[in-house]
Amino acid sequence: MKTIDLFCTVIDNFGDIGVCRRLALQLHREYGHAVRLWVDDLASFSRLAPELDTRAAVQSWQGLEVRHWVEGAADGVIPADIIIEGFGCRLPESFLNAMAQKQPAPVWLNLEYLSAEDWTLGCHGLTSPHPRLPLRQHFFFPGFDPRSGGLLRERDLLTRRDAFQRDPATQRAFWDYLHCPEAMQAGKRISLFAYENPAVPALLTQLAGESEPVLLAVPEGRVLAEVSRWCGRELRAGDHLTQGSLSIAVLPFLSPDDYDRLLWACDLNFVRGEDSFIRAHWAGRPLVWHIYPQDDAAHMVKLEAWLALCRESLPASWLELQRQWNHGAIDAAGLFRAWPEVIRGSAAFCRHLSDQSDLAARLEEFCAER
Ligand SMILES: Cc1cn([C@H]2C[C@H](O)[C@@H](COP(=O)(O)OP(=O)(O)O[C@H]3O[C@@H](C)[C@H](O)[C@@H](O)[C@H]3O)O2)c(=O)[nH]c1=O
Repeated sequence: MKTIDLFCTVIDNFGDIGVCRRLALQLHREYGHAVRLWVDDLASFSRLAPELDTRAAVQSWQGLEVRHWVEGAADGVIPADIIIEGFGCRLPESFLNAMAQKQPAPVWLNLEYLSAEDWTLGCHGLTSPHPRLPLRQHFFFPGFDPRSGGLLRERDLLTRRDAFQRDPATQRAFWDYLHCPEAMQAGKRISLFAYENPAVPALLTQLAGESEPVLLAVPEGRVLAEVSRWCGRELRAGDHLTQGSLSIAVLPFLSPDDYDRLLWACDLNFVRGEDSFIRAHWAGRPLVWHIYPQDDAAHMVKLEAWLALCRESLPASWLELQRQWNHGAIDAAGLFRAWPEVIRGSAAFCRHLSDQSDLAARLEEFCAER
């Protein structure tokens, strides 16, 4: 058992805290480590952990110690054996000084954002000495390749998914719980989680014209404004409406576990950012990725790197659709073209990834070697 300090700043949205929360829980539950999770924005965190007390400076949550990371909060605290800096968030000077005094020195990692770009493989595990203190920071790059830091995947995740996907009664109970009993009658069930996207109207118009009933489940979030505009009324969680073949169900923002179940229950998932993107891979079902937009279109390079990995499993038309979605102009009529190949290829890509060890296992090994 080791002690771990995991630091997270919330930039915007839920990805940073989504990843850090998931990693902290896994390190505690599967490896028995005592994890202290430092978060600067408890309000955002509480969207993924509603039982959290957003005013508490220190609290116990799901076996973790959660600390509100405000200025001075880490002063005088003895650093843990392993320090994980989430996504280059900067540690306070006082804490760095305390790390330098600790014997033996803590293993200090910078957990980077996920990317399938080749250069990340060369940088994974590299070390950078601190300019002033006797400390060395290691760069840990998540990724899709055995040479990378891997992808977050809980040990029992795929077993739970298989049990869910094999059992229609469990799925029916889940849709009932979401107040969407109509989902079980739909020919296709789709979830939509995305940033604002001008391609949304074309998608919805296409789905409304499908020859079989389609259920679109939209958890509350940034894409809802465009869905509302298309529907001609302001939508909120709990709203249901039908246009042509398309039934739209607006869901509340779900708990992370329920969101996993939604991904498992759908035939197609529109996802975004980093964490939901990876969770959709583990669903083993087709996904469309809305990548987090960056300045100078740097995200398009990341998108292409991921598409290059999928090339062997998925048809070119499906990969092209991902580009279109990210450019805000989708040829929606082509959505279900080559659908059987897309289904098969998505399952195969998931199997290929799940043959590899997961991120927490690689992190554990990485720290043990140091
Ligand atoms: C829709 C939904 C999502 N979620 C979770 C899944 C994920 O953990 C989280 C969403 O995170 P992401 O999918 O990563 O998308 P995001 O857009 O919220 O986060 C982004 O934040 C930026 C700052 C990062 O740079 C991006 O890489 C990205 O991570 O919300 C739920 O728990 N319930 C829900 O109903």
